[in-house]
Amino acid sequence: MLRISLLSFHRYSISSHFLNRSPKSLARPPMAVSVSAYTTSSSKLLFRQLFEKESSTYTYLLADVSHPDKPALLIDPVDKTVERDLSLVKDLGLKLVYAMNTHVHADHVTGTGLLKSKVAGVKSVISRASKSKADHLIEAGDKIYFGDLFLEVRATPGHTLGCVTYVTGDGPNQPQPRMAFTGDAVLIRGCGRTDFQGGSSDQLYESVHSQIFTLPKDTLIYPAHDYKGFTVSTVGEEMLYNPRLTKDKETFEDIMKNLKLSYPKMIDVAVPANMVCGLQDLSKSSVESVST
Ligand SMILES: N[C@@H](CCC(=O)N[C@@H](CSS)C(=O)NCC(=O)O)C(=O)O
Ligand SMILES: [Fe+2]
Repeated sequence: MLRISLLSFHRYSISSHFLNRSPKSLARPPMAVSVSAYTTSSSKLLFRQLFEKESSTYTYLLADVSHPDKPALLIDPVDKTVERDLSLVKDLGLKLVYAMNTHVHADHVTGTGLLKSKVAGVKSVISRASKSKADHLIEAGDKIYFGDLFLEVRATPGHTLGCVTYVTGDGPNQPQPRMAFTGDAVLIRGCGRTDFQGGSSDQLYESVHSQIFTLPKDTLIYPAHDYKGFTVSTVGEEMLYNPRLTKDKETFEDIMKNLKLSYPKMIDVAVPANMVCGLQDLSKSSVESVST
């Protein structure tokens, strides 16, 4: 069950709308109500796509710049580019509140731990299903608020067991078209491999078709990697042109079995580090909340 009590004195919140979870978390939580004191009728998303070239990883910066605090979050930060990302956050006058991962990466060390050590108050976020340590362990249906904007969590396992896709909110003052941060579930004209970390091509196919390809066709797709020079796609475009995911499931599974990709160079270092936020020796006291 998602614990929200530790967030009670923060203005940024994660809530759940699942009926089988704590009634306290059914609605937008109390601290989110306190945010409404600052609510404007036109929340404005600031968005930046950043690239780390050694691992071909995209990091995304999002902020609500209509909010007086300009609360911001980073999705899939890389340890090597933390200084660049923080300098951008500073230049833009943002307050970084969340450092989030779509999954336990195998090809690079996440920047979440470093960000936590450099900026007071930053909370790390990853899925509970990843079995990793972080301040907030999120599940399908959770909403991650930053100011008046939010990301909705969709479970998209298959590349790894704990993969999630973060989708911008649907509702008044939320950005249109919607944006889906798919991690390695959907890459532009491709998808994440399924040959390690609890990967399953059957599960990936189901995840993409039920959780991503059901979004409005103009939803923008922002993946965690690109190896071909692409930056953005849409749900409609991938439903038409993705050379793997447009096939039937059997053909897809066959394609995935025969990718013949080499093992990621960093995997033996990256996975153990990423299971603890990118900090190998993360002390117990620096983990505020590891819900079970
Ligand atoms: N050569 C790189 C690893 C490349 C790789 O395996 N990428 C992953 C995403 S990172 S876990 C992947 O799923 N690729 C799918 C594809 O079709 O390329 C390295 O050594 O790090
Ligand atoms: Fe990955």
